[in-house]
This record gives sequence, structure tokens and C-alpha cells, in this order.
Amino acid sequence: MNFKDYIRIIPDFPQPGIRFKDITTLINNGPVYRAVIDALREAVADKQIDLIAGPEARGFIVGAPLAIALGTGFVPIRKSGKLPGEVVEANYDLEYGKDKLAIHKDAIKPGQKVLIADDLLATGGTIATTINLINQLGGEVVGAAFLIELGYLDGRSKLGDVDIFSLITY
Ligand SMILES: O=P(O)(O)OC[C@H]1O[C@H](OP(=O)(O)OP(=O)(O)O)[C@H](O)[C@@H]1O
Ligand SMILES: Nc1ncnc2[nH]cnc12
Repeated sequence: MNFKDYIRIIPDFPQPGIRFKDITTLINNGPVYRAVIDALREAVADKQIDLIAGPEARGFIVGAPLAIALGTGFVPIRKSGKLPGEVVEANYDLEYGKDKLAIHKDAIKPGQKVLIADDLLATGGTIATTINLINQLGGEVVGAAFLIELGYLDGRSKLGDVDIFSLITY
């Protein structure tokens, strides 16, 4: 199955010059959505994983079903102001702007092994910040899994020695 056939590219969204990779057309198709989650599960099958962490919002679309497939818990990393409990927060830059992410302080116990999941790796700003938040809680990041990697933005170089898995690259 060629996942690229199901991803729609929208030029100049959300700002001129960005070629937006729209996954709504992929997740609209049940068998293809399931095949993506199966492929990610297989890609990380050799890892010991206690928790999946996914950044809002598209990280939930990939991370929550992957957590169910692996039988782990799921930790939502949310945009600032959305989580009700005590949080740690960090600012970051992404391909088309700036934002602030937060995690509940009690979401990860020291030493727990955490796999990050998201739909897309672009500049790496979102995931570098996600790693930072997990590390602040004492979690150990064992890898990061994506449906899409934008190789031309070299987000990998921001993620240190974290193991990175992506199903397709542009
Ligand atoms: O590697 P980066 O340059 O940081 O970009 C990648 C991030 O950008 C998108 O999220 P976005 O912040 O647009 O939020 P959304 O999931 O709520 O649409 C995408 O889902 C990744 O999380
Ligand atoms: N080009 C892109 N398409 C979809 N989501 C993105 N997040 C960051 N860059 C993106």
C-alpha cells in the first residue's frame, strides 16, 4: 500500500510557500488508517515501551491508536492552557509559527520508557520540545515514530540520538 496516494498536498496553507501534507484524506479510509497504525506498531516492535506520548492535535490521531495497538497508556502533550492539572511547559518554533506545549507533571514517572508519536516531522521543533518535556519528568525517550518525514527540513538533526521511524518521506 502506498500511503502517499492517500495524502493530499495543499499548496500555500497555512501560509504562502508551505506545501501542507493533509492526512485527513488518509484517515478517512478505514483500511488505510489501520495499515498505518499496523506499520508503526511493527516498526517499534523490538522496543520496550511503557507509554506513548503524542503532541496535540495530530499526534493524538496517530499516538492514541498506536497506544491501543501496543497495549500501553497514552500521554497527551497539549497546547498551553488546555491541561487541567499541574503542568510543565515549553515554548517552541515550528515550520509555520510558534507555540507552547504542556504536559501534566504526573503523567510520566521517572524511568518510564516513552515512545513519541506524531503524524509528521518537519523542522523538529515540536518533537524537540516534546523530548524536553518528557526528560524534565524523568522519562526516557526510546524513539519517535511518524507517518511522514519532511526530509528537506532535516528535523532529525534537532533530535539528538533518538531513534526515528517514519513510514514515508518527502
Ligand atoms: O517539526 P515541526 O516543524 O515542529 O512541525 C511538525 C508539527 O506540526 C504539526 O502540528 P501543528 O503544530 O500544526 O498542530 P496540529 O497538530 O494541532 O495541527 C504536526 O502535526 C507536527 O506536530
Ligand atoms: N508541511 C506541513 N504539512 C503538514 N503539517 C505540517 N507541520 C509542519 N509542517 C507541515
